[in-house]
Parts: sequence; structure tokens; C-alpha cells
Amino acid sequence: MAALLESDCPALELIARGKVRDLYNVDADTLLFVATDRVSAFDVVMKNGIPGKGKILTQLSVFWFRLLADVMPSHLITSNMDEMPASVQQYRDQLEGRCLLVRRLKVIQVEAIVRGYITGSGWAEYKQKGTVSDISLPAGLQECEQLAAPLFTPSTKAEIGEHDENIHPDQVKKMIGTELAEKLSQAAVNLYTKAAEYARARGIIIADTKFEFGLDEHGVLTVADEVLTPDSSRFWPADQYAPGRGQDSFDKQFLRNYLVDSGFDKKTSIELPDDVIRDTLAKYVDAYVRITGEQPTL
Ligand SMILES: N#Cc1c(N)ncnc1-c1cnn(CCN2CCOCC2)c1
Repeated sequence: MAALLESDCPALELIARGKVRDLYNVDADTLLFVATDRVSAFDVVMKNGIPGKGKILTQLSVFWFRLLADVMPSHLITSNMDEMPASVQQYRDQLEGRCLLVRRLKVIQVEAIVRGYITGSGWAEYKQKGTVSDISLPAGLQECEQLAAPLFTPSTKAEIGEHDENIHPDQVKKMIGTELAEKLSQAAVNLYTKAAEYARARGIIIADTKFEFGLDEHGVLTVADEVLTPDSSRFWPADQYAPGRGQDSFDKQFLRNYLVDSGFDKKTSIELPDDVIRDTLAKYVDAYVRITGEQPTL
């Protein structure tokens, strides 16, 4: 199976090409997310992709949208090509299994990050200031330690190529109003808490995740984008977890180890060898099977 590195849907208006996903306008009320097989590490997109990655992560997002539907509504309309408009179906060969038709929302320009463990940029800030997103935390926490409770630690939505900036939750209140900000942070924590408990019972720690939200035509807060994939979250193997050190990534450790061992400069895109592609795909399949209990459709 060849990897899809870039979608090509000339009849649809391309809105954005993110690191690994493309976003199209379909009509006044709907958009189309296309999950390519692109893979990034250390913020660099590799020259070749992981064949099947986009389909697996699309199916994982759909699983979580359905499991979490009782927590709050999502923008998902369908991932079933037969239920999509003809303007999308004409690209069936290219898009089958790797696209989501979603409702157009008024997107809230906040990266709604929830952390269950202290790591990454949160750990860096904590070591410097004893805070994460300017929220004071207890002294003496270890790297990758589980927090007493999941923490909403928002950030700005940086321009492409820039890094998001951690902001205090009060900043979100100033941006969107106190009532909506409190609804959004509670929704993010509720979604994360249910998903993290579900995944932990199946051998995967979701250490942190990023949600995007919007308002639908009735002003209802709605979860958007993708949810709880290894691209939007940190997945750790639970059986190897120990606080006090960095954790292997459930899905990208083979890739990271290869890059570090080959002297990767963390700037220049490179071609991944077949064994790294094979082993990385196997980890995406493993994560999908553990969480959903089913084999992904490739
Ligand atoms: N979701 C959603 C959504 C929606 N349901 N309605 C209206 N607009 C959006 C929307 C527009 N841009 N983004 C950022 C998505 N990026 C794209 C590239 O990849 C990274 C993420 C979201």
C-alpha cells in the first residue's frame, strides 16, 4: 500500500495543510478533514509517510467521538464515504477511510490542552517557575509524575511554523468571556478524564492531549478537530511507566530512536527506512486494537 503524502481534491477549496492533515471547504455548512500518512517528529515532517497511518488515526478519532458523545457533542457528521456529498465521493479512491465530514463551527481560537502528567513544555516551565501555564503546582514534582487531577493548561494557536504559547486559564476568560471559558475548560477536563481512564485500563497512558472547540449554529459548545489520537496527544505504554524520567512514546519511539541514532538535525526532512515505517505502523495498529478492541480497516 502506498502512503498518501498529500491529498489532491481540486474540486474542493483547500483551506489548510497542517503537518499531517489537510482541511477543505465542502459547502456553507461542512468541511472535510483528510488525514494523510505524513508523520512528523521533533516538529519536522518526514519525506516519506507511514502507509495506513491516516486511516488508523481517522478511525481512532471516530471511536473517541462516539464514546464521548455523552460528555458533549462533536462536529463529526460522518466518516462513511457513502454518506458524503458527490463532491467528496468523486475522490473515493484517494480518501476512503481517511476523511471526516464535519459541521462548520465558529472555532474558538484556543488550544485546549489537558495534562494528566507533567512533561514536555509543562515540565520545562515547572522546572523554571514551579508553574504550568502560570498555574502554581506543588513543589517537588518529578518529571512525568501524574498530577493530582487533570489540569486545563491552554495555549494560543500559533501561526504555522511558530510554537504555541502557554497561557493562564484566566487569559481565556478575557478572550472569550468567563462563562464560556469555564464551560470549555470543564468540557476539556471531562473529555480527557473519561478517555484517559478508558485507555489506561487497556494499557495506554494518555499523558496529555489537545482539544479544539467551536460553537455550532445554536451556540452550543462542540468539540472539533481530531480527538485523542497519538498526533494530538502523548501516548505512553503503561507497563513501562515510571515517574522521574522521560517516557518512551507508544507510537513514535522507533522513529525517534532512529532519528537520534542517525544524527538527525531536527530541521531537515529525511527519508525513513522501511523497518522504521513497518515498526511505527505496527504501533499505530497496536494502539488502535488496544483501545477499540478491533482491527483497523486499512
Ligand atoms: N475542526 C474544525 C473546524 C470546524 N468544525 N468548523 C470550522 N472550522 C474548523 C477549523 C478550521 N481550521 N481548523 C484548524 C484545523 N487545523 C487544520 C490543519 O491541521 C491542523 C488543524 C479548524
